[in-house]
Amino acid sequence: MTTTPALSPRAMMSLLVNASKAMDVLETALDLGLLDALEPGPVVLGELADRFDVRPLRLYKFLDCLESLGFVERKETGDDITGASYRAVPGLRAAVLAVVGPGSIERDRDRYPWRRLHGRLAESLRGEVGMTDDDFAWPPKTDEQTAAFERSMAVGLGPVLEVFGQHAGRLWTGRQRFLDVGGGDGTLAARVLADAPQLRADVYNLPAVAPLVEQTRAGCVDPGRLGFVGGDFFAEPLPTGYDTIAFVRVLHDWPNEVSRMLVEKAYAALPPGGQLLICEEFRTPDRLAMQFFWSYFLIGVDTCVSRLREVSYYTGLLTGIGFERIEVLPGGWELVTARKPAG
Ligand SMILES: C[S@@+](CC[C@H](N)C(=O)[O-])C[C@H]1O[C@@H](n2cnc3c(N)ncnc32)[C@H](O)[C@@H]1O
Repeated sequence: MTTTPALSPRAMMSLLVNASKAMDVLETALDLGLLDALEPGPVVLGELADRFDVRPLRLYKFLDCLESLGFVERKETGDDITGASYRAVPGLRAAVLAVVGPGSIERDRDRYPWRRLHGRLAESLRGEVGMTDDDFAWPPKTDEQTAAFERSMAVGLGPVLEVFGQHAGRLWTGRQRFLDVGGGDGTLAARVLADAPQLRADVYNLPAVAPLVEQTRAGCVDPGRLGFVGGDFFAEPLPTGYDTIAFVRVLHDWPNEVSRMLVEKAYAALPPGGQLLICEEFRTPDRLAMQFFWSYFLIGVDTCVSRLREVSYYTGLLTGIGFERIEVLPGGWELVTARKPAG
């Protein structure tokens, strides 16, 4: 299937201003079952109209909406529109379901008070308007904020769980103790334990997060192997005794000098031959699009950087600090692995 060429700015603006209508089309296509029919395609319009008991000419216009979004490809060989054939781009149904169905990241993000900035972005850019600590504090200040934020993070952990699972064999063979720095509510650590029966994992996080990790322990495959170490990575060195340390969606929250400081602390804490793992959404057009909510919302938050970096930034940083055997493992999100020299 050919990929749709990038739209002109004018055409893109027309789609954006009609975004809520586009969502209406997509949700309807999902609910009717049209996406199930279109994705394996090609399927001709007359047959679709019969199958879904809709009027062909109306369906033609409906499918034009999907085509304008780049979501279906159409072949029309003659004047009879009922002979036009359609096929949806691969993954469309799953993508629509991910956004409008249960567990939607977008719906979770919509709970944040982004409306405080809406229509007032110019003032926000000048620093006259922004989130108060009650709206959104970074790092979270109250127990409620902590719980809400960590829950939000766990909702978007899918690509991380996937890439850690995909490479479990090579990550954990011969490893005994894993420290997940800024490891949220422990969802990743718990998942890793399911893949590595010999491993013990600790989440290192601000003390306020302890009760959330405790809840995760309860549902963990082997609660005895999941622990929590309360601490503040600004105030102290990272704890020692772990042969693997991970930063997952932690470094991108901070400016370069802070992320360097954290990676240096990990280097100091690891034993010779120890393994460092970095996973976050390294910058690509797709991931920047997925990050749109945070890019917008965090305009009003000075304490959080939210910086999608290219993977080459991290490979360069790791080399500079002295790590070796730096690899970028493939996945929905890539996983960077590196070793502290054994000698
Ligand atoms: C963006 S979240 C990522 C959570 C988790 N790794 C994930 O990907 O779902 C950043 C994490 O860093 C933790 N954190 C922030 N400041 C910290 C600090 N000073 N010391 C330790 N952890 C901190 C937060 O509590 C949070 O769990």
